[in-house]
Order: sequence, then C-alpha cells, then structure tokens
Amino acid sequence: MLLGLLLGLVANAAGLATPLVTKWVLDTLGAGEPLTRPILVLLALVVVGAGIGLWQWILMGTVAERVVYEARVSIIRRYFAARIDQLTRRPGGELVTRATSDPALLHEASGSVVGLINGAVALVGTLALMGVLDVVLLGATLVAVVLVAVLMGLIMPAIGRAQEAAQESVGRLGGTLEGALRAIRTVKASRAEPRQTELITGYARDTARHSVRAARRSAVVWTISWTGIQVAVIVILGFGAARAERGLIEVSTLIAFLLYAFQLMGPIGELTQNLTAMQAGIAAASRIREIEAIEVEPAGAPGTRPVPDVAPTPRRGDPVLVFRGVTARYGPDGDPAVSDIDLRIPRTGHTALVGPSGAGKTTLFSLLLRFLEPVDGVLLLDGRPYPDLSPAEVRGRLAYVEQDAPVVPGTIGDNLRFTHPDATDEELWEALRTVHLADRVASFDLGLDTPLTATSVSGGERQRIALARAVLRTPDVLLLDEATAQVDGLTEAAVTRCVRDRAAVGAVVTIAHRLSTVLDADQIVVMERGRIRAVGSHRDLLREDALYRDLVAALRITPEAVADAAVH
Ligand SMILES: Nc1ncnc2c1ncn2[C@@H]1O[C@H](COP(=O)(O)OP(=O)(O)OP(=O)(O)O)[C@@H](O)[C@H]1O
Repeated sequence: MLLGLLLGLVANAAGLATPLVTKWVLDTLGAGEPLTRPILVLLALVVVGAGIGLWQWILMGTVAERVVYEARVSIIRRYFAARIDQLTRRPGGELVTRATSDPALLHEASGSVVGLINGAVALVGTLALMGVLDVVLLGATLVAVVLVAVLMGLIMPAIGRAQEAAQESVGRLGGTLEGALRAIRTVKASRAEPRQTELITGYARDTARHSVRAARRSAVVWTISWTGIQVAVIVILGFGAARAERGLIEVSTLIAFLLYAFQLMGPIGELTQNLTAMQAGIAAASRIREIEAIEVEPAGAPGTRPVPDVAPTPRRGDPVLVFRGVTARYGPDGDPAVSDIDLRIPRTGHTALVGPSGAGKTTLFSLLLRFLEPVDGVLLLDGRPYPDLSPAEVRGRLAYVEQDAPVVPGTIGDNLRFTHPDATDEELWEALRTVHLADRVASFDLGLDTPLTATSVSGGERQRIALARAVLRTPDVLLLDEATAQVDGLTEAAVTRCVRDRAAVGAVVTIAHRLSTVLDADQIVVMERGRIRAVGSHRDLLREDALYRDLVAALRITPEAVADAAVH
C-alpha cells in the first residue's frame, strides 16, 4: 500500500508538471526558440506518468485481491472454529453471503485510503500551482471546489447507509433462499412456492431498492461535481480572457491555468470514487466484524493447560465416560436442558438413552461431543476432566452418527474417508461390508468414486454410509442417534449388527428409537424432563418404571417381543 501511495504521488507529480511544461512550450514558441527540449520533456512526463500509473494500478489491484482473499479466509476459519450454537442461530445462507459477497466489497475499498491521499495531494497540488499562476483566478476556482466538497459531505453518508441496507437485504435473501431450497419438498408439498417466491423476491426487491437509491445518490454527486468544475472552467475562461486582454496575465498562463482547471476533475473524481468505495467497504467491514465476534470453541486446551503426555492408563473396569453432576442450558437465561446428570458409560457394552421428546437425550450427546459446555458439573473421559482436553482430543475418541445422516459433497469414498482421510480402499470396502452396502457400491461403474448428492441415495443408504464412516476405524465410543423414521429391514439389520459388534469391543451409546435397539442394550437410561429417571436393564425397568413401560408400549412392542425379552 505504501509503495502504491508513493507511485501514486510520482504519477501525480508528473500530471501536475504537465500544464507548466505546456506553458513552457507556448512561451518558447512566443520567444521564437527551438521547441525540441520542452516537447521532449512533455513527452517524457506523459510516458513516465503512464508507466508509473500502470504499475500502481496493477499493484493496488493485487493488494485489493489479497485483502478480499484474507477476509474470506479469516471468515471461513472463524466459521469452522466457532461454537455450534453460534452458527446454528443464524441462517446458513446468510453466513455464506458474509463469506462470499461482503469481502468482494472490500475490493474497491482496500485501495481507497491510498486513493484518498493521492486525490487530496493532487487536489492541493493543483490548487497551489494554480495559485502560483494567478491568485485571482484561483479564487473563482476555489468557490466551485468548496461547493462540490460541501455537497459530497452531505450526500456521501447517505450513500453508505443505502449500501449497507442493500447488503443486509442480500444476507436475508441468501438465508431464506437457502432454507427454502433445503426444504424444497416441504415447500412444494405445502404448495408454498408462490408465498416463498414472494417472500424471497421481496428481499431481492429491497436489495434493488436500496442499491438504486445508492446509485441515484452517487449519480447526483458525480454529475454536480463534474458540472460544477465545467462551469468553473467556463467562468475562468471568460474572466481569464478579460484579464489577459488587459495584459494582467499572459495567454500561456491562462492556458496552463485552464489545463489545471480541467485536471481538477481527476482528483475530485478520485476523491468521490474512493469515498464511495470506502463507504461500501466500511459497511461490508462492519458486517465482517460481526463474524469476528462469533465465539470460538475453547482453543485446544493443551496450549492453555499442561496435559500429561502419557494419559493415565485406564483400568479395565473403569467407565470410559462419566457425567458428574452435569447441568447444561442452551441460552444464558433459558431453563436447564439437562440437570444433575450422573451417568457412567462402561468401556464396553451398549447404553441406550430413551425418553419422551425433549427429555434431553440429544443434549447429552451434544455435551459428550463438546458442542455444548456444562454450566455445572464435569464430564470425564478416561478419568480426565473434559476441560483438560481439547475438543479435538475428545472427538478423536468418539464416532458420531447423526440422526439425519447428512452426506457431504463428493464421492462415496470422500464420504467414507471424511473422518479418516488416510483410510485405504480395503478399509472402506470392509466398512461397507459391515453395513451391507459393499455389493451395491460395487455394482456402480465408478465404485467408490461414484459422486454422491443428498438426493441420489435413499434415506436408508445414507444412514448406512454414515454408519460405515463411523465404524471405519474402531472408535472407543460410538454415538448413534437412531433415525426416527422407519428404515428398511436391511438398514435396521445393519445397524443392529454394527451396534452388537462394536459393543463387544467398545462402548456404544444410542439414542434409541427402535425397540430392537432398546432390547439389545446392556444398560438403558430413561430420561424425563432433563433428568435421569432410571437406569437398568430392560427387564428391571419393565418391572420398576412406569414411564419406561409406557415408552416401550409406544414403540409398539408385540407380546412376542415382550416374551422374547423376558427370556433374554
Ligand atoms: N438448540 C437449542 N436451543 C434451545 N433449547 C434447546 C435446543 N435444543 C434443545 N433444546 C431444549 O432442550 C431440551 C432437551 O432437548 P433435547 O433435544 O436434548 O431432547 P431429546 O430428548 O433429544 O428430544 P427428541 O427426542 O425430540 O430429539 C428441550 O426442552 C429443548 O427444547
């Protein structure tokens, strides 16, 4: 930027010298001397000025792109470092707009400081040289310049406000559009297309309205500035001609003065343009700064707290995960989502969480995965408190299958390798066999390289891909949020088999929505209104817990299944 400023100043100096050298040419002509030298100097000034101007242009363009790039990088980094609740409370599309279109507005603005300084120097320089040529004519010019400056000062802030409002509407447009496209089936099934179209085009209309207002105000500023200077030039011409006629100034001085007057448009245009760009940039920057206020997850605790290199070797009987008096809430003023949770997850075996909707099952998963931090109590992994571990250390020991089992953009292979990018093809096939998908994937022409989009796989297949991803390398703890929707028999069998296999060698925690899963569990945790109501085996709970009996009944238990379980 400093170099850009310097180059701009040199190019300005060349520009400022040109009228004076033109006067020299005219004076030499008047004196009847050879014109070669002044003409050569004039040419040199033009060529050097153009060369340096080009260099500055390219340099500032590069700086601008780097500013945009770095703004984007910092936003993207911030998103992925952010706490989940900080992201989920904003519409995804709006977050996308802030990473894509807001930084683009910094493009023009980044060089605006340099442009403003250059413009100001050129303006002052031009006025000073005009003063050297003729103070009286300068007076007339100054009146025009002051009028233009006052006008700009009045209209510029309004342009900035309109631009900021336009960007905000773009953000709302992005957020709503993204949400509506994601729920496109519901939109169509609800025949809500016209309403959604109306709502979202409304945001587009707002954007256009604000942008048109900004454009209109810019046009007014520009036109009045340019016309003001042109009127000033005409006044100077008339007034100067009269002074030249009376012999108060030379004709060559008048011509040089007029050249400066024409040149005034350069710095004034530069100042106007850069002030506009700066306004847009400040608006974008304030939106980008809001992103910087997003809270990030506790930065790798290892940096902040000493963690022993060698983890204490857990004893076989110790639980792998422990909740000790954990209370958590989503907002600072909300009711606790879970309270006083005391729970031990054994190193091997299957723990099933059951409970009515809103009981706090998902919240327990969020706490285990550190998507949410407790307000009271502590979680332990292998006897080490969570605050001593970084989120990455904790998550490295867990595998998580979300209820909706989202697929990530890319191929089947990319999806399977998402957690372990270094997994070999053989490992992928093994995982696919575990979830009964190997034959299906092998039947595709491209095999593991088959591109996968959310719509090209069935719900059951998506579940199984997510499961295969989770069991690719045996995790210490598998967290499985079972699909609530009915899944096909093959998927159910795959899930059951996976859970059994994993439970034999490690810990599995499920949010169970299926009777078969509940019956399979070694330990069942019954939750109600954020608290653990009972823990036990199926048989004990059936006998002792009324809510559990209701829940089991709601899972449409058949008499045969009850008998099975009793035998079990
Ligand atoms: N993101 C959130 N913001 C605020 N409150 C939340 C949020 N997620 C859950 N809650 C609240 O926390 C409580 C526990 O919800 P949680 O999702 O853990 O229940 P759940 O047992 O998993 O229910 P379900 O079976 O319906 O998924 C509920 O009262 C719920 O309203």
